Amino acid sequence: MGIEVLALSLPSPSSHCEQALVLLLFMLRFWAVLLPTCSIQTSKCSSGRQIEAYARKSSVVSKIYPAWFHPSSSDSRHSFQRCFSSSEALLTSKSQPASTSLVLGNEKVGVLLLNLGGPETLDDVQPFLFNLFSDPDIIRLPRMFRFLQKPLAQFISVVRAPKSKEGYASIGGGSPLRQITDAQGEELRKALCDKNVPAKVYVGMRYWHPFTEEAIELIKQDGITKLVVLPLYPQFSISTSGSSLRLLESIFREDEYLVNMQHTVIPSWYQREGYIKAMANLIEKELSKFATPQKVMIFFSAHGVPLAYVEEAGDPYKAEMEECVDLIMEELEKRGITNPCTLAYQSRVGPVEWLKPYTDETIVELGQKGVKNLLAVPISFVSEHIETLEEIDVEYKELALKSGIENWGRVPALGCEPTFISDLADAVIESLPYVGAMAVSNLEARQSLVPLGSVEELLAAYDSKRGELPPPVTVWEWGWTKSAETWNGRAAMLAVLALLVFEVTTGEGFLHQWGVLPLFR
Ligand SMILES: C=CC1=C(C)c2cc3[nH]c(cc4nc(cc5[nH]c(cc1n2)c(C)c5CCC(=O)O)C(CCC(=O)O)=C4C)c(C)c3C=C
Ligand SMILES: [Fe+2]
Repeated sequence: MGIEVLALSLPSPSSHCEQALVLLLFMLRFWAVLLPTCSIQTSKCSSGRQIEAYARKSSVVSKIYPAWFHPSSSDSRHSFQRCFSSSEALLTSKSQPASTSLVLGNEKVGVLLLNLGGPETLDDVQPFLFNLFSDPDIIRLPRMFRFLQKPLAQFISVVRAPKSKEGYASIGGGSPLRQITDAQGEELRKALCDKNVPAKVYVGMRYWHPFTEEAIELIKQDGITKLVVLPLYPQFSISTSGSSLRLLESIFREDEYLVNMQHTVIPSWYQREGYIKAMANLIEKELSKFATPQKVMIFFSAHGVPLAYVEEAGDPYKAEMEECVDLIMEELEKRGITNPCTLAYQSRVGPVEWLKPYTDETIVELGQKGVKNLLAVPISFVSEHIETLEEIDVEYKELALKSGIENWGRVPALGCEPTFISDLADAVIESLPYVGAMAVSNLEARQSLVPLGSVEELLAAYDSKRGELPPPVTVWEWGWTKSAETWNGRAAMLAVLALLVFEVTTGEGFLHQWGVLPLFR
C-alpha cells in the first residue's frame, strides 16, 4: 500500500537516477499487484467480513487500474501517468492528447460495451427470460442440481412471462435498451474521435440481441487489435458485469484470435468525477422543478440483488452503491444543495431475501413519516428501461401518492447526456496504456489466456469460490421451509387434479366408491 501511494504521488522524473528509482518502484508496485488476487475468501460472513471482502476487492482493482480508477485523486493520477510514460513510453492523458498516437500506433482500437439486453417485442419476452434464468450468475443451483438449470429456466420463464409481458406492453411493447445502448455507442465513438482516439464501438448484450457473441464476431471481422471492455453498469455486481465478464472469459478462452488480442476491462466507474457530476446535474435540474426544492427528499432507488450475493459471495455491489450515493451527495453539497436522502433497492424477484431496505416499503414509511416531496433517482443503470418506465414511473409513483406524498418527481436516466459520454470516453482513453502494458507483462508471465487486470483477475477477486448462491426464485429446499410448503402444495394440487380427471374420465376411484361423485355408467 505504501508503495502504491508513493508511486502515485511521484513527480515527473528528471534525471537517470530518478528514472531508475521510478522504474524500481513501479516494478515493486507491479509485483504487489500480483499477490493479493489469489487469496480472496468469500465464505459466510458477518458484516465485518463483508467490509473486509470489499476492502480487499477495492485494493485489488485499484492496483490493477491505479491511474484512472480514483478520480478523486486526480493529481496523483497525472503524476503516475507521467511516471509510467517515462519508463514505458506509453501514455495518454487529457493533458497530453498528442501522446495518444504513441499508444495507438497502427493499432485498431475497439470498445466493447456490455449490457443486459431486453426483449424488443412481446414475443421475445419468454425466450429473453429463459436466457436470463439460464445464467448461473442469476440462479446458481447446488452443484448436484446443475443439470436442472435449463428445465428450471424454461419453467420460470413460462410462469413469469405473462406478468413481464404486461409490463413491456405498458411501455410500448418492448424494451428500449437496444436503441439507447446503440445511441450511447455512437455518441461514445464520436466523443473518442473528438479526443483524437479513433475507435470502433461494439454493443454486446448478455440476454438478447445483439448478443456478446455477435459483437465478438464483428470485432474479429474488423481486425481489432486493442480492446477496451466497458460494462455499462456504473457499479459492479456478480449478477451483471460479473456475468457478462464471465461469459466473455469463456469466449476468449476458446478463440485463437481473441487469446492473442490485447484487452483491458473497466470493471466499474461509479466514482468517476464526470459520472458523479452528470448525476448531480440531473438531480439539481429536477429539484428545481419542485415548488420548494429544499424540502425534497432525494430518493435513490437501485436495482436489488439477493442478500446472499453480498453476504456470502462478496459482491461489492452494495458497498459501491453506498459510496456512489455519498459521492453524489458530496457533489451536491459543494453546490449548496443539502437535501436529505435515502437509498433503497427495487425489483426483487422470488421469495429469498434481497438487499434492504426495499423501495416499496421505504416509500410507505416515508409517507407515514410526513415526507411530502419525493424525487426518485434511478442509480444502478444508465438507460431508461422497464424498471424506470414502469416500476418507478407507474407503480412507485402510485404507491407514493397513496402513502401521503404530494409531489413526485423522477430524475431521467443518463442516456446520452454529454458530460457522461465524454467521461466514458476519458475512461476508455485513460485505460488504453494498460491494454499494452498489462498484456506484455502477462505474456511474459505466461499466466493465463487473458491479460492481467481483466476478466479472470476480476472474477477471482469478486467471487473466487464460485460458491452456491441461494436462487432468487423458488426452487426446492428440504425441510419445513416456505418453498417446500409452496412446492408441496402445488404437487398436492396437481395430484388431486390428476385423480379427479382420472375418476371423471374412467368412472373408477375412491370418490365414486364413497359416492362423492355419481356413477355415469
Ligand atoms: C444493476 C442492474 C441490475 C441488477 C443488479 C440486476 C439483477 C437481477 N435481475 C434479476 C431479474 C430480472 N431482471 C430483469 C430485467 C432487468 N434487469 C436489469 C438490471 C439489473 N438486474 C435491467 C436493466 C432490466 C430490464 C431490461 C429491459 O428490458 O428494459 C428481468 C426481466 C423483467 C421482469 O420480468 O421483471 C428479470 C426477471 C435478477 C434475478 C437479478 C439478480 C440476481
Ligand atoms: Fe434485473
